[in-house]
Amino acid sequence: MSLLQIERLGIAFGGLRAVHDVSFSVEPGEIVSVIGPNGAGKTTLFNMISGVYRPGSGKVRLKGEDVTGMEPFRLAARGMSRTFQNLQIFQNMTVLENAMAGFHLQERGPVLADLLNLPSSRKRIRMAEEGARALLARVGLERAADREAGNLSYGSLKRLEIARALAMNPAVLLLDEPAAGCNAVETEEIDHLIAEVATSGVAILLVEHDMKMVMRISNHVVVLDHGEKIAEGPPEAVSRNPAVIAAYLGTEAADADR
Ligand SMILES: Nc1ncnc2c1ncn2[C@@H]1O[C@H](COP(=O)(O)OP(=O)(O)OP(=O)(O)O)[C@@H](O)[C@H]1O
Repeated sequence: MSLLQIERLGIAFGGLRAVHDVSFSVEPGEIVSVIGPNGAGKTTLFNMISGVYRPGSGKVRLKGEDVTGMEPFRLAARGMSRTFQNLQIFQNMTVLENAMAGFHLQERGPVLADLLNLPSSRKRIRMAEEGARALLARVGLERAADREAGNLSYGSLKRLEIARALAMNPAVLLLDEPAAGCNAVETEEIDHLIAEVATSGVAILLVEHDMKMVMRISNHVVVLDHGEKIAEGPPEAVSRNPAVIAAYLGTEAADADR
């Protein structure tokens, strides 16, 4: 049994088969990347796995349990967290408060206790703060804890988002373009962070356009084109695969024609 198992997943929008019959699996500590030309179906696949879209067909299994179409917060409680391509950071809050928000998502807390500032609530807040500070240290942001998140560099914001997703102590972490918009140094920092998280046993599934990053950090690559899986395997093998080369060259040729 795999930790995350994607079985024949598919969805259509109107007549368009955005994703069709895609299967693969992710094991603990493994980094699996989904790549493919623009419009290949990567984001749609991600949204089905993370419960944003309900699949038209197929199954998503997490630790053997059927979680197909389950809402994101229920998935998070079962061990699957995700980040978003467009950062979902509260810009006016501090870095620490943003990280703490990840812990508050974890518990559907007794709101009344919080309103009345009961000792139980103060204890939960203290524990969330301790946990958040530990996570900030893990992602290299401990010294930025009291800064307003809106003032952080883009690379730091990306790491903050990963920290917040880690607050749920996930078994599987889904990263949507973790290096998008980052410069080379920031990308390298994110590389290291992702590798460290995987080493701790978390299964990582990512969608990323930065091919160099994908080739550097992935154990396994899944290639989509026109919604279908056209190849999968270790990075070097995939990069030499004629069908993959043709899919990418096809896109370049289409771009050149425009
Ligand atoms: N909500 C939607 N309604 C209708 N069509 C959609 C919707 N979401 C995606 N599509 C279509 O499904 C196909 C796959 O899109 P998707 O965004 O998943 O591709 P992608 O591989 O993530 O692309 P990119 O690399 O450009 O982000 C595209 O043809 C897209 O236009």
